[in-house]
Amino acid sequence: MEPAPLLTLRGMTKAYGQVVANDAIDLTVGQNSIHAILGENGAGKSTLMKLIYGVETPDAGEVVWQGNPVQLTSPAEARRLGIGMVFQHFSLFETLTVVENIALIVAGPKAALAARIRELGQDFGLDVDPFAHVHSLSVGERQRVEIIRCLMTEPKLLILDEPTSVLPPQAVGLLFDTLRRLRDRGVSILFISHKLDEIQALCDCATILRGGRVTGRVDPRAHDAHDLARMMIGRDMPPPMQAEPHPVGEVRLELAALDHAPDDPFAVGLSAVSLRLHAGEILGIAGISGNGQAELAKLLSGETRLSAARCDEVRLMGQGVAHLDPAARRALGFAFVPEERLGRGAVPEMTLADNSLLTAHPLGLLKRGFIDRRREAEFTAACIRDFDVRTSGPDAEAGALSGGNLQKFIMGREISLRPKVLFVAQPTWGVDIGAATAIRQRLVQMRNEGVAVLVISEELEELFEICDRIQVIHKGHLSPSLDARNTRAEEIGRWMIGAAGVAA
Ligand SMILES: Nc1ncnc2c1ncn2[C@@H]1O[C@H](COP(=O)(O)OP(=O)(O)OP(=O)(O)O)[C@@H](O)[C@H]1O
Repeated sequence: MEPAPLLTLRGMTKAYGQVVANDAIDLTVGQNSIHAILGENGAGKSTLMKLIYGVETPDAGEVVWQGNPVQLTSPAEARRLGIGMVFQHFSLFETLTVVENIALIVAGPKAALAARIRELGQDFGLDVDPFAHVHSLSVGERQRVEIIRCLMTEPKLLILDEPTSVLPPQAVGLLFDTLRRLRDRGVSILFISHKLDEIQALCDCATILRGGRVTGRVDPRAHDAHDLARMMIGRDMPPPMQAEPHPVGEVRLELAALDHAPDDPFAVGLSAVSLRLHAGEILGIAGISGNGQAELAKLLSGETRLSAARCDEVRLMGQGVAHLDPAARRALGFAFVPEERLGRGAVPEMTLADNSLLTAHPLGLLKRGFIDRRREAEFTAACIRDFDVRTSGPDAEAGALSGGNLQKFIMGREISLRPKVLFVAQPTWGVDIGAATAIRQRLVQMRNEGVAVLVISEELEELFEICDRIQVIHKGHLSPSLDARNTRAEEIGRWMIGAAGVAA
């Protein structure tokens, strides 16, 4: 006799106001299976996972767990049954250490927990210091903590919402080994990803969602990425646009032998970081997360400031700005998209319109100190339209958007500022393939129009697609500039792990 499926959902339905995020969804997850949930931004993937993990309650539908009808009324109940989830937006307390965060949901003395964290880290390639403070960790490292925390509750079903979007290529391989090992030990996995090649490499089953409904159930190994993309977005994919060689203009951003020792003992110091970014080019910063990207981003944005005496270590438009705050840098024509979209890129409790105001107010959204609501709404509506943000409109709260749609909105807002220098960290993190292609094309278009674009990304393919030059950050050092068209991925990979500089 076939073993009963681990989990069966029938007719799961969940609406938020007018939006039916999940519309009568049926889903069966087998034992020892890695099951992909595919769909474009806003298709309803995260909502479905929240229903399974008991974060949200369905309006209708039944859940059968290991042959028994159950009600998933809370995450604690889901965990008790053996369901664990790693969120797309992390749920760690920043002021606590890794082990303190884990102690919040896993019982036991701290020393034992720390030992277990190290052990799981080694077993599954999820290295992290149990005593590091979470605020000092990169997004990639935080994700490792979330996965370890989940594994410590010994789940039978592990839900991973876009787990690879923040991992460097080497770590993706390790994570997949981890997941296969878990499957072989009897854990099934629900895996949300926008990366079709990953789904084909890892998953034995895929359920495709569009507009809150199931539009297909396939074995992803039997279809090519093109097929899957069509099922997902309902049309053919546009081809990627290569950045053709292009004349560059004056230097717009310059870092001159920048040294920085952060106060935080867990943050990565930068040493002798130099780069020059010209008008009309895209420079990419590659590297494994946690090698100084976060510190570099803060020094660029003005969140970290240096003394006036050191102002020339960061130069924008020919002017020393290392001592200036973010607003003063923006006033010179600098715009940026931080890697953390909730909290840094947008305020979740505020409407999209008010989030526009945060950085776009110089575009005439204020009149004599008062908000010009009409222009604010127009600007926001234009971002929504031009960047294909799926939302009810400018009055929607930022926190109610799906992850990818919020990212599209923030990208759109910053691009609409028509900056002279645009700095973007992880431009397509969590964005579906159709929209990711559109965002990359937009960046190339800006470069062609003479904007100086700096991109930090952990996705090498993305950097190769759009960049003119690439520099690699490793342990706070930046490699020399490498020509993206004449450098092989392996060479970048050697710089990423610190093995290239020696020979050079
Ligand atoms: N708390 C909420 N309040 C209002 N609407 C919501 C809420 N959560 C989700 N939605 C809406 O439900 C729909 C489905 O969102 P969901 O986050 O499930 O999509 P997704 O497939 O996970 O997208 P992404 O790939 O961008 O993460 C979207 O239209 C979204 O705006």
